[in-house]
Amino acid sequence: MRKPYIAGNWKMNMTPSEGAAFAKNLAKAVEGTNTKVMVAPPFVTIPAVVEALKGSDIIVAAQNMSDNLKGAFTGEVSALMLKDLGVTNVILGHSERRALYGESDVFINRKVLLALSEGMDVDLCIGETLEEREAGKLEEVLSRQVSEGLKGVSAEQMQHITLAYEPVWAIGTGKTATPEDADAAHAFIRSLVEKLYNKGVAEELIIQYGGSVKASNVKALMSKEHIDGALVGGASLSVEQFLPIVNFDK
Ligand SMILES: O=C(CO)COP(=O)(O)O
Repeated sequence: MRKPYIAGNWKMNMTPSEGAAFAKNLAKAVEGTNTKVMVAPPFVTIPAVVEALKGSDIIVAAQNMSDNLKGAFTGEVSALMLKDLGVTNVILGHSERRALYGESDVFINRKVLLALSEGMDVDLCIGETLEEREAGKLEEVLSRQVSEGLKGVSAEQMQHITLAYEPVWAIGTGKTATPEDADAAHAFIRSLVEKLYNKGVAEELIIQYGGSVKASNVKALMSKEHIDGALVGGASLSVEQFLPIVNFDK
């Protein structure tokens, strides 16, 4: 049985004081939920959010991390620093990192392996651009991103991996994949994982959908067999919008 997993990726929004106030309200609002909830603040906002969420089950993730643990890497933040703050999870391979900062599958894979070896859980993002979808390359792109992103990850380590399918054309555009299209992509991703690992690993894997998820479409998405959660951007920035997504089953 896969436990629903709703995550909020704040991207470059929320100062430390805004994040702390928001987190306190969110913690109160989601108390008692059966859904796993995660928030991913910007690096500098993490300490205030960790503090505000003491005593809550909400997980705090980073939106990215370095592919090195320490040293001369100006501007980077390492897993050691994140763990010291109480961060247990990290989002890797977000399409904005891929498209705007040139992160490749090989580079992302290095970070995935490092995070796992540091005992962190990873939310690995994959998804095709509109051009790739229109050129009939959906399966080719997903196959590459999954097999390269997970290269060297053992079946046992797969318990610490969540995949987030985020079609690039649906992110921040208001265009959501239809529940049927998203479910078909998720089913394909699960079949890839079964081929790379085994049926047990594939059946237990949580696959989130991301791309313009909101209160009005979350129920239909979550009703699909292979959609186990959501990675939410814009609608995770206010409790009024995020709470009904977390409470999709109420
Ligand atoms: O990129 C996303 C989450 O990581 C999705 O963003 P939006 O929900 O704003 O489309």
